[in-house]
Amino acid sequence: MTTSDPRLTAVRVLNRVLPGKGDGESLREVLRDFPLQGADGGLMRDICFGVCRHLRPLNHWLNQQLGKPLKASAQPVRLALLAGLYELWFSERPAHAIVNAYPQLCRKLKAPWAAGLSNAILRKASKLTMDEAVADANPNIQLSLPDWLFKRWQQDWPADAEAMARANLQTPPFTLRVNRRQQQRAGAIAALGDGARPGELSPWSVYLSPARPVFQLPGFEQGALSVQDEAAQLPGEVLQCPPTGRILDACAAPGGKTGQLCEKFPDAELVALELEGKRLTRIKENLARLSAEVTLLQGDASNPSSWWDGTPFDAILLDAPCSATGILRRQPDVKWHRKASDIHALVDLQARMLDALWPLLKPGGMLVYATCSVLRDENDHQVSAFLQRQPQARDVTPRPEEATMVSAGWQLFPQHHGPDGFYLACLRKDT
Ligand SMILES: C[S@@+](CC[C@H](N)C(=O)[O-])C[C@H]1O[C@@H](n2cnc3c(N)ncnc32)[C@H](O)[C@@H]1O
Repeated sequence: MTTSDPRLTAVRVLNRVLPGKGDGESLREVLRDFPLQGADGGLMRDICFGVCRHLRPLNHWLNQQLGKPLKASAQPVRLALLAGLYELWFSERPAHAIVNAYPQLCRKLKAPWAAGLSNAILRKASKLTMDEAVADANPNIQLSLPDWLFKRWQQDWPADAEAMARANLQTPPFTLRVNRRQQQRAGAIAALGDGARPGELSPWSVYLSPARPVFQLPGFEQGALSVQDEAAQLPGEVLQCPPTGRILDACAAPGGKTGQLCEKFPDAELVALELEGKRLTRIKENLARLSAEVTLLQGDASNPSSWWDGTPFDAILLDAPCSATGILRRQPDVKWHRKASDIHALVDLQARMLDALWPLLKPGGMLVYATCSVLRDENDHQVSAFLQRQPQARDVTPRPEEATMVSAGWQLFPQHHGPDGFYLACLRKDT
């Protein structure tokens, strides 16, 4: 049943993303089923992202208040209480309006028994800040991270782990890519007006604050602008290929980087590969706006014999499936869906993809390996091991002076400069 009540919708979304039992669905995917527009849509999405982002401290304080745990069947009530806490502690909406809204929401959830509970808990919370509420909790709780992940960050980046965790509690910037086929960046910034500024790392990036709905962006429908984080623009920017060369985008959906490659190499032959048929459709939808021509293939990048026609590539972009630990501020539900045991399987898949795709690259060609991860096993450790296995491969990654030194490639962090946490390495094949 659909509703236009933003708080009720938020609870319905969260109940699929954070169910009491079993695996949750992706927040991004579930939101597609609830296309609430305008201010109501904004409130609903703010609650969904906010609860996922701050889940651990919200849960911690709520559990302390509940005399006995809520039954599993009362998960929607729990989510409503978490939503109320999030609104009180993080939104600028008046506290009395928030406190009054949730007993009514409990009734709409067919849980009138929870109206008094909601009133009591939110009234108490309205007299605190979240920092006060969880002042004596351990750092993993305060920073809203699973124990295993914060431990890994501390092992990988002892000096940066806490700053990285804090950065992931922030709302991410809204970043655009200017279509160089249609306009210069300065012109796009002028057309966007107040709140638009250039990024420092990608020459076609523009930060826009506050964010705007895409249909309000000048030229969006005609493909003049695309939404893409600045770090995610870098693999396409550093990839080198002769103008009429053959390029493989090996893990292409939803097609953000495919579109960028079309803009950068309009005369090249571009092949976009994706494992999942449903996600291949997303690439088609996204490329239609850019009027881009690309050969789309469904197949497994780690098994080229099932889809490769035998013609080698001048350049390969491998934007590998990864833990997504660099983009938790954009996809905060990933913190709760990802498990420590997933990482080993991802590292193994990435290594198999690198080994399988390398023979498809012409001598002198370039393979760019990229992830939106901040875990070293997926990134510089992965590439260093590959360089050991492949004596014909050279690390030719450009690194700005201020880049963090790693054993291979270039690691970006969400707490630096504005872009997401990201990794890339440019690998040249000896002639
Ligand atoms: C990080 S995303 C790619 C994002 C994309 N490059 C962009 O910029 O929009 C990784 C993609 O790899 C796909 N994938 C996962 N395993 C794959 C495989 N074995 N072969 C090809 N694609 C795969 C996933 O379905 C996902 O769409």
